[in-house]
Amino acid sequence: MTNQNVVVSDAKSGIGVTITVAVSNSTLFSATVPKPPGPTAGGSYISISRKKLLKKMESSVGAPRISASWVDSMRASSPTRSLSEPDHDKIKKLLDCTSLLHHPSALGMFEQIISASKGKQIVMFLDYDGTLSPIVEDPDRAFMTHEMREAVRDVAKYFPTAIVTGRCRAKVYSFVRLSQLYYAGSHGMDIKGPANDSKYRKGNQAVLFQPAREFLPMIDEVYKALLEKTKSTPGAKVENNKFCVSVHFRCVDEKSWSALAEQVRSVINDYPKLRLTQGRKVLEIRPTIKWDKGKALEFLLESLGYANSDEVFPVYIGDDRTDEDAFKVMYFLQRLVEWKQSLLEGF
Ligand SMILES: O=P(O)(O)OC[C@H]1O[C@H](O[C@H]2O[C@H](CO)[C@@H](O)[C@H](O)[C@H]2O)[C@H](O)[C@@H](O)[C@@H]1O
Repeated sequence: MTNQNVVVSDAKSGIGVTITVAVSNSTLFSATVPKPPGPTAGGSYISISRKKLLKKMESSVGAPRISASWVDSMRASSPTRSLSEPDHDKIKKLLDCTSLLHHPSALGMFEQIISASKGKQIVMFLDYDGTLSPIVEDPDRAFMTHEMREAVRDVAKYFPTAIVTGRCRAKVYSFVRLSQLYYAGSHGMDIKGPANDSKYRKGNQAVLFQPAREFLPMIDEVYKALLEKTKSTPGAKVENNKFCVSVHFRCVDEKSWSALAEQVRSVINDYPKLRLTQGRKVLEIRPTIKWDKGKALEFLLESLGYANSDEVFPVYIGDDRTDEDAFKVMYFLQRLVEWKQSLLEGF
Protein backbone atom coordinates (compact mmCIF):
# COMPACT_ATOMS: atom_id res chain seq x y z
CA MET A 1 0.00 0.00 0.00
CA THR A 2 1.20 3.49 -0.67
CA ASN A 3 0.62 6.84 1.01
CA GLN A 4 -2.15 6.06 3.43
CA ASN A 5 -4.48 8.93 4.21
CA VAL A 6 -7.20 9.09 6.71
CA VAL A 7 -9.98 11.60 7.10
CA VAL A 8 -11.51 11.17 10.50
CA SER A 9 -14.22 13.34 11.91
CA ASP A 10 -15.02 13.31 15.62
CA ALA A 11 -16.59 10.30 17.24
CA LYS A 12 -20.00 11.96 17.40
CA SER A 13 -20.35 12.06 13.68
CA GLY A 14 -22.01 8.72 13.23
CA ILE A 15 -21.21 7.17 9.92
CA GLY A 16 -18.67 9.85 9.43
CA VAL A 17 -15.32 8.26 9.23
CA THR A 18 -13.75 7.89 5.87
CA ILE A 19 -10.59 5.90 5.87
CA THR A 20 -8.82 5.99 2.60
CA VAL A 21 -5.58 4.63 1.38
CA ALA A 22 -4.81 6.57 -1.73
CA VAL A 23 -2.08 7.07 -4.26
CA SER A 24 -0.21 10.29 -3.75
CA ASN A 25 -1.42 11.93 -6.95
CA SER A 26 -5.06 11.33 -6.21
CA THR A 27 -7.57 14.13 -6.28
CA LEU A 28 -9.56 13.01 -3.30
CA PHE A 29 -12.86 14.70 -2.73
CA SER A 30 -12.18 17.41 -5.26
CA ALA A 31 -14.80 16.43 -7.77
CA THR A 32 -18.54 16.83 -7.55
CA VAL A 33 -20.26 15.24 -4.60
CA PRO A 34 -22.66 12.51 -5.69
CA LYS A 35 -26.39 12.78 -5.20
CA PRO A 36 -27.82 11.31 -2.01
CA PRO A 37 -28.70 7.65 -2.21
CA GLY A 38 -32.44 7.26 -2.69
CA PRO A 39 -34.75 6.38 0.17
CA THR A 40 -35.03 2.67 0.83
CA ALA A 41 -37.83 0.48 1.92
CA GLY A 42 -35.87 -1.90 4.07
CA GLY A 43 -32.67 -3.62 4.84
CA SER A 44 -32.14 -6.44 2.43
CA TYR A 45 -31.28 -6.94 -1.19
CA ILE A 46 -34.71 -8.09 -2.23
CA SER A 47 -36.24 -4.86 -1.00
CA ILE A 48 -34.25 -2.84 -3.55
CA SER A 49 -36.08 -2.58 -6.80
CA ARG A 50 -33.86 -3.24 -9.78
CA LYS A 51 -35.93 -0.70 -11.72
CA LYS A 52 -35.11 1.99 -9.17
CA LEU A 53 -31.42 1.21 -9.34
CA LEU A 54 -31.37 1.16 -13.11
CA LYS A 55 -33.17 4.51 -13.14
CA LYS A 56 -30.47 5.96 -10.90
CA MET A 57 -27.82 5.23 -13.48
CA GLU A 58 -29.26 6.56 -16.70
CA SER A 59 -26.52 6.37 -19.29
CA SER A 60 -24.39 9.33 -20.11
CA VAL A 61 -23.54 8.64 -23.72
CA GLY A 62 -20.51 10.43 -25.10
CA ALA A 63 -17.45 9.77 -27.21
CA PRO A 64 -14.59 8.36 -25.16
CA ARG A 65 -11.63 10.70 -24.96
CA ILE A 66 -8.04 10.45 -23.87
CA SER A 67 -6.83 13.78 -22.51
CA ALA A 68 -3.68 15.39 -23.88
CA SER A 69 -1.74 14.90 -20.65
CA TRP A 70 -2.82 11.32 -20.14
CA VAL A 71 0.68 9.90 -20.74
CA ASP A 72 2.09 11.99 -17.89
CA SER A 73 -0.73 11.10 -15.60
CA MET A 74 -0.42 7.43 -16.46
CA ARG A 75 3.30 7.58 -15.73
CA ALA A 76 2.59 9.22 -12.38
CA SER A 77 -0.18 6.74 -11.58
CA SER A 78 2.28 3.97 -10.87
CA PRO A 79 5.85 5.18 -10.48
CA THR A 80 8.61 2.62 -10.84
CA ARG A 81 10.11 1.33 -7.63
CA SER A 82 13.78 1.53 -8.62
CA LEU A 83 14.37 5.25 -8.21
CA SER A 84 17.74 6.89 -7.88
CA GLU A 85 18.59 8.93 -4.75
CA PRO A 86 18.02 12.32 -6.43
CA ASP A 87 14.65 11.04 -7.71
CA HIS A 88 13.71 10.06 -4.17
CA ASP A 89 14.59 13.55 -2.94
CA LYS A 90 12.55 15.19 -5.68
CA ILE A 91 9.54 13.03 -4.94
CA LYS A 92 9.82 13.66 -1.22
CA LYS A 93 9.94 17.41 -1.82
CA LEU A 94 6.92 17.16 -4.08
CA LEU A 95 5.03 15.15 -1.51
CA ASP A 96 5.94 17.62 1.22
CA CYS A 97 4.12 20.25 -0.80
CA THR A 98 0.94 18.32 -1.34
CA SER A 99 -2.05 18.67 0.90
CA LEU A 100 -2.28 14.89 1.13
CA LEU A 101 0.54 14.94 3.62
CA HIS A 102 -1.70 16.89 5.93
CA HIS A 103 -3.97 13.89 6.20
CA PRO A 104 -2.54 11.69 8.91
CA SER A 105 -1.82 8.04 8.32
CA ALA A 106 -4.67 5.70 9.19
CA LEU A 107 -2.12 3.43 10.79
CA GLY A 108 -1.20 6.14 13.29
CA MET A 109 -4.81 6.85 14.28
CA PHE A 110 -5.95 3.44 15.37
CA GLU A 111 -7.28 4.64 18.74
CA GLN A 112 -9.34 7.46 17.17
CA ILE A 113 -10.76 5.04 14.62
CA ILE A 114 -11.73 2.54 17.31
CA SER A 115 -13.36 5.26 19.35
CA ALA A 116 -15.25 6.70 16.36
CA SER A 117 -16.56 3.25 15.45
CA LYS A 118 -17.89 2.47 18.95
CA GLY A 119 -21.45 1.14 18.87
CA LYS A 120 -21.51 0.96 15.10
CA GLN A 121 -21.33 -1.88 12.62
CA ILE A 122 -18.02 -1.76 10.81
CA VAL A 123 -18.27 -2.77 7.14
CA MET A 124 -14.98 -3.36 5.33
CA PHE A 125 -14.44 -2.58 1.65
CA LEU A 126 -11.13 -3.65 0.13
CA ASP A 127 -9.71 -2.98 -3.30
CA TYR A 128 -7.59 -5.81 -4.70
CA ASP A 129 -4.68 -4.81 -6.95
CA GLY A 130 -2.11 -2.70 -5.16
CA THR A 131 -4.05 -3.03 -1.90
CA LEU A 132 -4.29 -6.73 -1.10
CA SER A 133 -1.76 -7.78 -3.71
CA PRO A 134 1.48 -6.16 -4.85
CA ILE A 135 1.56 -4.53 -8.28
CA VAL A 136 3.36 -6.91 -10.64
CA GLU A 137 4.05 -6.93 -14.37
CA ASP A 138 1.81 -9.86 -15.22
CA PRO A 139 -1.81 -9.24 -14.12
CA ASP A 140 -2.42 -13.00 -14.11
CA ARG A 141 0.18 -13.39 -11.38
CA ALA A 142 -0.97 -10.72 -8.93
CA PHE A 143 -1.27 -13.17 -6.07
CA MET A 144 -1.96 -12.12 -2.50
CA THR A 145 0.25 -13.56 0.20
CA HIS A 146 -0.91 -16.24 2.60
CA GLU A 147 -0.53 -13.71 5.45
CA MET A 148 -2.76 -11.21 3.67
CA ARG A 149 -5.41 -13.88 3.05
CA GLU A 150 -5.35 -14.81 6.73
CA ALA A 151 -5.68 -11.14 7.71
CA VAL A 152 -8.72 -10.72 5.43
CA ARG A 153 -10.19 -13.98 6.77
CA ASP A 154 -9.82 -12.64 10.32
CA VAL A 155 -11.42 -9.30 9.42
CA ALA A 156 -14.36 -11.12 7.81
CA LYS A 157 -14.95 -13.10 11.01
CA TYR A 158 -16.03 -9.88 12.70
CA PHE A 159 -17.32 -7.56 9.97
CA PRO A 160 -19.13 -7.88 6.65
CA THR A 161 -16.27 -7.62 4.17
CA ALA A 162 -16.33 -6.87 0.45
CA ILE A 163 -13.68 -6.95 -2.25
CA VAL A 164 -14.33 -4.09 -4.69
CA THR A 165 -12.24 -4.38 -7.83
CA GLY A 166 -11.92 -3.57 -11.51
CA ARG A 167 -11.15 -7.24 -12.08
CA CYS A 168 -13.55 -9.85 -13.32
CA ARG A 169 -15.29 -11.27 -10.23
CA ALA A 170 -14.34 -14.89 -10.99
CA LYS A 171 -10.71 -13.91 -11.43
CA VAL A 172 -10.46 -12.01 -8.16
CA TYR A 173 -12.21 -14.88 -6.39
CA SER A 174 -9.57 -17.25 -7.76
CA PHE A 175 -6.94 -15.03 -6.08
CA VAL A 176 -8.72 -14.40 -2.77
CA ARG A 177 -10.50 -17.73 -2.30
CA LEU A 178 -12.61 -16.70 0.70
CA SER A 179 -16.24 -17.71 0.25
CA GLN A 180 -17.52 -15.64 3.18
CA LEU A 181 -16.88 -12.29 1.44
CA TYR A 182 -18.94 -10.07 -0.85
CA TYR A 183 -17.31 -9.58 -4.25
CA ALA A 184 -17.93 -6.55 -6.46
CA GLY A 185 -16.07 -7.23 -9.71
CA SER A 186 -15.85 -5.18 -12.94
CA HIS A 187 -15.79 -1.89 -10.97
CA GLY A 188 -18.92 -2.88 -9.08
CA MET A 189 -20.91 -4.01 -12.13
CA ASP A 190 -20.90 -7.61 -10.93
CA ILE A 191 -21.82 -7.96 -7.26
CA LYS A 192 -22.28 -11.24 -5.48
CA GLY A 193 -22.65 -11.98 -1.80
CA PRO A 194 -21.81 -15.14 0.11
CA ALA A 195 -24.36 -17.96 -0.12
CA ASN A 196 -25.04 -17.76 3.60
CA ASP A 197 -24.85 -14.23 4.94
CA SER A 198 -27.81 -14.41 7.31
CA LYS A 199 -25.49 -13.19 10.07
CA TYR A 200 -25.68 -9.72 8.53
CA ARG A 201 -28.73 -9.65 6.25
CA LYS A 202 -32.40 -10.40 6.52
CA GLY A 203 -33.85 -12.65 3.84
CA ASN A 204 -32.42 -15.81 2.41
CA GLN A 205 -31.63 -14.81 -1.14
CA ALA A 206 -27.94 -14.17 -1.79
CA VAL A 207 -26.98 -10.76 -3.13
CA LEU A 208 -26.47 -10.76 -6.90
CA PHE A 209 -26.51 -7.62 -9.00
CA GLN A 210 -25.29 -7.09 -12.56
CA PRO A 211 -26.48 -3.70 -13.81
CA ALA A 212 -24.56 -3.85 -17.11
CA ARG A 213 -25.70 -7.25 -18.29
CA GLU A 214 -26.98 -5.90 -21.60
CA PHE A 215 -23.42 -4.77 -22.43
CA LEU A 216 -21.94 -8.28 -22.34
CA PRO A 217 -22.03 -8.91 -26.13
CA MET A 218 -20.61 -5.45 -26.81
CA ILE A 219 -17.79 -5.89 -24.30
CA ASP A 220 -16.95 -9.26 -25.80
CA GLU A 221 -16.84 -7.75 -29.28
CA VAL A 222 -14.63 -4.88 -28.14
CA TYR A 223 -12.32 -7.27 -26.31
CA LYS A 224 -11.75 -9.22 -29.54
CA ALA A 225 -11.28 -6.03 -31.57
CA LEU A 226 -8.74 -4.72 -29.05
CA LEU A 227 -6.83 -8.01 -29.09
CA GLU A 228 -6.58 -7.79 -32.86
CA LYS A 229 -5.72 -4.09 -32.98
CA THR A 230 -3.02 -4.19 -30.29
CA LYS A 231 -1.33 -7.45 -31.22
CA SER A 232 1.40 -5.59 -33.11
CA THR A 233 2.42 -3.63 -29.98
CA PRO A 234 5.03 -5.54 -27.99
CA GLY A 235 4.09 -5.87 -24.32
CA ALA A 236 0.48 -4.72 -24.71
CA LYS A 237 -1.98 -6.92 -22.89
CA VAL A 238 -5.76 -6.93 -23.16
CA GLU A 239 -7.67 -8.37 -20.22
CA ASN A 240 -11.35 -9.31 -20.35
CA ASN A 241 -12.92 -8.31 -17.06
CA LYS A 242 -16.40 -9.44 -18.12
CA PHE A 243 -18.27 -6.11 -17.92
CA CYS A 244 -15.18 -4.06 -18.80
CA VAL A 245 -11.87 -4.52 -20.57
CA SER A 246 -8.38 -3.46 -19.49
CA VAL A 247 -5.56 -2.58 -21.85
CA HIS A 248 -2.26 -2.81 -20.01
CA PHE A 249 0.62 -0.44 -20.77
CA ARG A 250 3.01 -1.61 -18.02
CA CYS A 251 5.18 -3.80 -20.26
CA VAL A 252 5.00 -1.52 -23.29
CA ASP A 253 7.91 0.77 -24.13
CA GLU A 254 6.86 4.29 -23.09
CA LYS A 255 7.68 5.55 -26.57
CA SER A 256 4.82 3.41 -27.87
CA TRP A 257 2.24 4.51 -25.29
CA SER A 258 0.68 7.20 -27.47
CA ALA A 259 0.43 4.83 -30.41
CA LEU A 260 -1.16 2.17 -28.21
CA ALA A 261 -3.64 4.69 -26.79
CA GLU A 262 -4.47 5.65 -30.35
CA GLN A 263 -5.15 2.02 -31.21
CA VAL A 264 -7.49 1.79 -28.23
CA ARG A 265 -9.22 5.02 -29.17
CA SER A 266 -9.71 3.90 -32.77
CA VAL A 267 -11.59 0.82 -31.56
CA ILE A 268 -13.63 2.63 -28.91
CA ASN A 269 -14.65 5.39 -31.32
CA ASP A 270 -17.14 2.98 -32.85
CA TYR A 271 -18.82 2.44 -29.48
CA PRO A 272 -20.36 5.62 -28.11
CA LYS A 273 -21.92 3.62 -25.27
CA LEU A 274 -18.50 2.78 -23.89
CA ARG A 275 -16.13 5.06 -22.03
CA LEU A 276 -12.48 5.05 -21.03
CA THR A 277 -11.07 5.41 -17.54
CA GLN A 278 -7.49 5.24 -16.40
CA GLY A 279 -5.79 3.21 -13.71
CA ARG A 280 -2.24 2.25 -12.90
CA LYS A 281 -0.63 1.91 -16.33
CA VAL A 282 -3.92 0.65 -17.66
CA LEU A 283 -6.79 2.02 -19.74
CA GLU A 284 -10.15 0.58 -18.83
CA ILE A 285 -13.06 0.42 -21.24
CA ARG A 286 -16.47 0.26 -19.63
CA PRO A 287 -20.15 0.97 -20.22
CA THR A 288 -21.28 4.57 -19.88
CA ILE A 289 -23.84 3.65 -17.24
CA LYS A 290 -23.50 5.62 -14.04
CA TRP A 291 -22.19 2.77 -11.99
CA ASP A 292 -18.80 2.55 -10.32
CA LYS A 293 -17.10 1.45 -7.10
CA GLY A 294 -18.95 4.19 -5.21
CA LYS A 295 -22.32 2.95 -6.38
CA ALA A 296 -21.27 -0.58 -5.45
CA LEU A 297 -20.45 0.63 -1.94
CA GLU A 298 -23.87 2.29 -1.66
CA PHE A 299 -25.55 -0.83 -2.99
CA LEU A 300 -23.81 -3.11 -0.51
CA LEU A 301 -24.54 -0.85 2.46
CA GLU A 302 -28.17 -0.75 1.35
CA SER A 303 -28.22 -4.55 0.97
CA LEU A 304 -26.92 -4.87 4.51
CA GLY A 305 -29.68 -2.59 5.77
CA TYR A 306 -27.53 0.50 6.29
CA ALA A 307 -28.80 2.92 3.66
CA ASN A 308 -28.41 6.48 5.02
CA SER A 309 -27.79 5.00 8.43
CA ASP A 310 -25.69 6.46 11.22
CA GLU A 311 -25.27 3.03 12.78
CA VAL A 312 -22.68 1.94 10.29
CA PHE A 313 -18.99 2.63 10.07
CA PRO A 314 -17.76 1.83 6.57
CA VAL A 315 -14.04 1.51 5.98
CA TYR A 316 -12.74 1.56 2.42
CA ILE A 317 -9.11 0.79 1.60
CA GLY A 318 -7.94 1.33 -1.96
CA ASP A 319 -5.02 2.71 -3.90
CA ASP A 320 -6.20 3.57 -7.40
CA ARG A 321 -8.07 6.34 -9.17
CA THR A 322 -11.21 4.27 -9.53
CA ASP A 323 -11.30 3.92 -5.73
CA GLU A 324 -11.88 7.66 -5.56
CA ASP A 325 -15.47 7.02 -6.72
CA ALA A 326 -15.95 5.16 -3.45
CA PHE A 327 -14.08 7.79 -1.43
CA LYS A 328 -16.47 10.44 -2.76
CA VAL A 329 -19.49 8.42 -1.65
CA MET A 330 -17.93 7.93 1.80
CA TYR A 331 -17.28 11.63 2.07
CA PHE A 332 -20.83 12.38 1.04
CA LEU A 333 -22.29 9.90 3.56
CA GLN A 334 -20.21 11.54 6.25
CA ARG A 335 -21.62 14.98 5.42
CA LEU A 336 -25.14 13.51 5.29
CA VAL A 337 -24.90 12.07 8.79
CA GLU A 338 -23.39 15.28 10.17
CA TRP A 339 -26.25 17.22 8.62
CA LYS A 340 -28.82 14.81 10.11
CA GLN A 341 -27.20 15.17 13.52
CA SER A 342 -27.11 18.94 13.33
CA LEU A 343 -30.83 18.91 12.56
CA LEU A 344 -31.49 16.67 15.55
CA GLU A 345 -29.36 18.82 17.82
CA GLY A 346 -31.33 21.86 16.66
CA PHE A 347 -34.48 20.48 18.26
O1 LIG B 1 -9.67 -2.18 -8.83
P1 LIG B 1 -8.41 -2.96 -8.77
O2 LIG B 1 -8.54 -4.24 -8.01
O3 LIG B 1 -7.26 -2.13 -8.26
O4 LIG B 1 -8.12 -3.36 -10.30
C1 LIG B 1 -7.64 -2.39 -11.23
C2 LIG B 1 -6.84 -3.09 -12.29
O5 LIG B 1 -5.96 -3.96 -11.58
C3 LIG B 1 -5.15 -4.83 -12.36
O6 LIG B 1 -4.13 -4.07 -12.98
C4 LIG B 1 -3.21 -3.51 -12.07
O7 LIG B 1 -2.49 -4.56 -11.41
C5 LIG B 1 -1.70 -5.39 -12.30
C6 LIG B 1 -1.10 -6.50 -11.47
O8 LIG B 1 -0.34 -6.02 -10.41
C7 LIG B 1 -0.64 -4.50 -12.98
O9 LIG B 1 0.14 -5.28 -13.88
C8 LIG B 1 -1.35 -3.37 -13.75
O10 LIG B 1 -0.39 -2.50 -14.31
C9 LIG B 1 -2.26 -2.58 -12.81
O11 LIG B 1 -3.01 -1.63 -13.53
C10 LIG B 1 -5.99 -5.61 -13.35
O12 LIG B 1 -5.15 -6.41 -14.15
C11 LIG B 1 -6.85 -4.69 -14.18
O13 LIG B 1 -7.68 -5.43 -15.05
C12 LIG B 1 -7.72 -3.88 -13.24
O14 LIG B 1 -8.52 -3.01 -14.01
